[in-house]
Amino acid sequence: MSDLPQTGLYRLAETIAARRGADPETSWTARLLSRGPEKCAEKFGEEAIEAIIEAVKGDRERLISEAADTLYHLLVMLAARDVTLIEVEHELDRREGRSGIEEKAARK
Ligand SMILES: N=c1c2ncn([C@@H]3O[C@H](COP(=O)(O)OP(=O)(O)OP(=O)(O)O)[C@@H](O)[C@H]3O)c2ncn1[C@@H]1O[C@H](COP(=O)(O)O)[C@@H](O)[C@H]1O
Repeated sequence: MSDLPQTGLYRLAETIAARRGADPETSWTARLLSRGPEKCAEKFGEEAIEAIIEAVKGDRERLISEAADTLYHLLVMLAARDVTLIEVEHELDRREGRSGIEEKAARK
């Protein structure tokens, strides 16, 4: 049992990590990873655009489905560059409590 938080997103990230080197004939994740980080990034971009389209249209069910595709492909893209979900979460933790308005003002 891993000591990572046991949310669905972490379980998915662990499944994706475990698919490295799996058979691309039987695993979609292995197939994507075998095609390299650029392909994974391209696929993430496509899925994000599909989610954007559903958000603009306002179809809730389609948006939920495309958001799930987008999150999956985001995790694959991160795995392709050896970035873990916990590292992204640490970055979010670092930002916690600091408003985006305040952060933007500090950049000027
Ligand atoms: N969450 C997902 C997930 N979301 C989407 N996809 C796949 O992502 C693929 C891309 O979808 P597209 O709409 O782009 O389909 P496409 O056939 O490529 O379309 P075109 O680009 O050809 O138009 C589809 O084949 C989906 O099945 C996913 N494949 C896997 N997972 C998770 O990953 C786990 C491991 O999967 P495998 O690596 O396949 O064992 C699974 O148990 C799931 O939990």
